[in-house]
Amino acid sequence: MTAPELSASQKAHTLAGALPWLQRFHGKIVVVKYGGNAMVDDELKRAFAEDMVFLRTTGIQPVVVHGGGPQITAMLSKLGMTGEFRGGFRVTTPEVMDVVRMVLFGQVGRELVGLINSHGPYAVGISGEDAHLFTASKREVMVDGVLTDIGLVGDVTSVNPDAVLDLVAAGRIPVVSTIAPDADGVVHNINADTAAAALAEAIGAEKLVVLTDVEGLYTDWPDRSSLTSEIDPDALAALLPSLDAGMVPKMEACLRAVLGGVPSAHVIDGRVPHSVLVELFTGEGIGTMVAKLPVSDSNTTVTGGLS
Ligand SMILES: Nc1ncnc2c1ncn2[C@@H]1O[C@H](COP(=O)(O)OP(=O)(O)O)[C@@H](O)[C@H]1O
Ligand SMILES: CC(=O)N[C@@H](CCC(=O)OP(=O)(O)O)C(=O)O
Repeated sequence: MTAPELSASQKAHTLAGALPWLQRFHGKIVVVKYGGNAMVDDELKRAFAEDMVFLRTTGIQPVVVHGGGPQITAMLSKLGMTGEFRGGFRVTTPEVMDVVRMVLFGQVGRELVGLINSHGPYAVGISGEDAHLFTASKREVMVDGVLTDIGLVGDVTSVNPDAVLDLVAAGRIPVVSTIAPDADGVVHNINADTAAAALAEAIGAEKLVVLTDVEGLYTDWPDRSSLTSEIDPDALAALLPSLDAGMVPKMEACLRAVLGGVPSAHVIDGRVPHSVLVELFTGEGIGTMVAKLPVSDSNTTVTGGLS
């Protein structure tokens, strides 16, 4: 279905309506996590790249953290290897780790860098291995209430903010692949939601926006009437143990970012073209916002004179 054509004056009205949000976010860093499941087709990926360049051009500083779970799974199966998830995280043997690294940095990241750079010399790909961006430590995950070893899966234990901030200061758009060495240099697989949250916190982002393939958080999945538009950290912490699969790292990440000082974290439907622009520049809240409530968020109140 194609969107109805807008008249010139409707287009101008839309642009004018974005002014308060443009003022509010000018000069601020927005970390956008682009999940592999939201990279549905080429058109959507192109629209995503356009949105990042749009933000950059309006003086907002986007930092992209990309996923690539389905792409890794596809490559593993091409290579005749099996992939298994436990507690929302991929079981990562050393052989699987090689594929994760190759697909995230060499394939998914490269494609996004290329799409963004079709608009100008903006995107620079970087992984947690570069300039000490991330240091990881092995993490175990809860599977049926039991802490379980799932191999080379890490959590981000330290971030070198300058590795990304130097690029931002140079007018670039960092595109971050989420693999990271531990203190001994052993590379670990980091869930992209987890890494995006650690980065957003460390670089003082104004927002974390997580693009996925669902409308937002359902508090009683899969009951479609349980979609929640906003939730505070206490309520989310209480809900976390009941969450399923991919939502576990995602909501854990939103909680971590907000508790770490990021004013708001949003889970939005990346299958909707230009969903990042809807989230940032319109008063129509989409998806689920995690924030200490009540909050003066982009989608609630905007007062004049903010820089
Ligand atoms: N409570 C929930 N609310 C929303 N989605 C949920 C929930 N529980 C499980 N899911 C599933 O989580 C998926 C998103 O996680 P994931 O597949 O890991 O996405 P991504 O690749 O974007 O990180 C959704 O498509 C949905 O099927
Ligand atoms: C440990 C772990 O599970 N790592 C993820 C990294 C990629 C990722 O997170 O991709 P999405 O955002 O598309 O899910 C994986 O191997 O799939």
